[in-house]
Amino acid sequence: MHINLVVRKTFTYTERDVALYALGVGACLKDALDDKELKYVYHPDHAHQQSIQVLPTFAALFCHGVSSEIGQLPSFSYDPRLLLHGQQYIEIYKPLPSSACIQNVASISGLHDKGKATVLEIEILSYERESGELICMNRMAVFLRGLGGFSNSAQPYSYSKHPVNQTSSTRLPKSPPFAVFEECTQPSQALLYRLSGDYNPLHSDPRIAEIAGFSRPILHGLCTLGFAVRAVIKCICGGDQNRIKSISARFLLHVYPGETLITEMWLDGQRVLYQVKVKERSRAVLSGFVDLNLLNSSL
Ligand SMILES: CCC/C=C/C(=O)SCCNC(=O)CCNC(=O)[C@H](O)C(C)(C)COP(=O)([O-])OP(=O)([O-])OC[C@H]1O[C@@H](n2cnc3c(N)ncnc32)[C@H](O)[C@@H]1OP(=O)([O-])[O-]
Repeated sequence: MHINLVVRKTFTYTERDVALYALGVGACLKDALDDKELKYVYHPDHAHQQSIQVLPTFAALFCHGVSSEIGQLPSFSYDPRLLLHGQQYIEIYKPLPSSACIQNVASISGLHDKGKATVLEIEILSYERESGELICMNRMAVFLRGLGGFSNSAQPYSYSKHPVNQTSSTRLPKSPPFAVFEECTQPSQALLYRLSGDYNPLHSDPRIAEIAGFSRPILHGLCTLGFAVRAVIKCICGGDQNRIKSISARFLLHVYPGETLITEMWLDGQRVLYQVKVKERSRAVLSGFVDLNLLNSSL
C-alpha cells in the first residue's frame, strides 16, 4: 500500500541561523578558539563574500514544520506530548550553502504498527529554490507512544518505501573503538538548541516533560546527533565537514541537558559506526553510522 500524501513548504535561513545552530550542537563549547570549529560560527572576511561553513546536520532542520504538518492530519491523531524522535537518516548531495531558500517536499515513507506504539516515517526532499538543485534528503522516524495496535497483532501492519538497512539498529564491533570523544552538554543546551526551530515544550517545560514520563525536560534527539557528528568530523575527518555523505541514527534513550556524551567510533572502510553513551548513567543513548565521501571526491 502507498500512502499518497505530499506537503510542500519553504525554509529560508541566513548565516545567523547557521551559527546559532552550530552553537546549539556544541561547536566551540569547550574552546572558543578551536580552529576546526570557529568556521561554523564566525568568518573574519564576511565583507568579501566569504562565508561561514555549515555543519551537515544542519540539513535536519529542514524537517521542521513539514513533519508537524504531516503528523497533524486527522488520520494520525495522537497525543503530541508522547511523541519521541526515533530515527533520522540524512543524505547530503552537496555542501549546504551558508544562506538559502529551500523548497521542501515531504511525504510519508513508512508506517509501522508496533503494538504499544506506531512508527511513522517521513521523507523530506530539499531543493535549493534558486537553482532547483536537490541538496539533501532527510528521513525521520517518529515514535508515537500510545498509538499502536490498529492492525492484526498476528501480522502487524508495516509499510516502507525505502531499504530497511538505512535506519535499522546498527550492530557495533566488539573491538575497542578507533576513536573516543567526550563532551559535556550544558544544563541550558536544549534552551539554546530550541532557538533553531524545534519549540516542542518537552525540551523546555518541566510540567510537559513530567506528563511525557521524564523527571525534567530532555534534550532534542537532533541536538545529541549534532554532537555525535561533530565528534566524527573532528576525530575522523580532520575537521572537514564536507566529507560527510550520509548519516544514520537511532535514538535509544533520552538525554538530560547537562549530561556528558561519550561518542565511540569504529572505522569500516568509508563507513564510521558510532555509539553515544551518557557517562553519568553509563547508558547508550544513540547509535548509527556515517558514510564518508572519498578524500579526492569533487565536493
Ligand atoms: C520528531 C521531532 C520531535 C523531536 C522530539 C525529540 O527530540 S524526543 C528526544 C529524542 N528521542 C528520544 O529520546 C527517544 C529515545 N528512545 C527511547 O526512549 C526508546 O528507544 C523508545 C521509547 C523510542 C522505544 O523503546 P521501547 O522500549 O518502547 O521499544 P522496544 O525496544 O520495546 O521496541 C518496540 C518496537 O519499536 C522499534 N523501535 C525501538 N526503538 C525504536 C526507535 N528509536 N525508532 C524506531 N523504532 C524503534 C523496535 O524495533 C521494535 O519493533 P520490532 O523489532 O518489534 O518490530
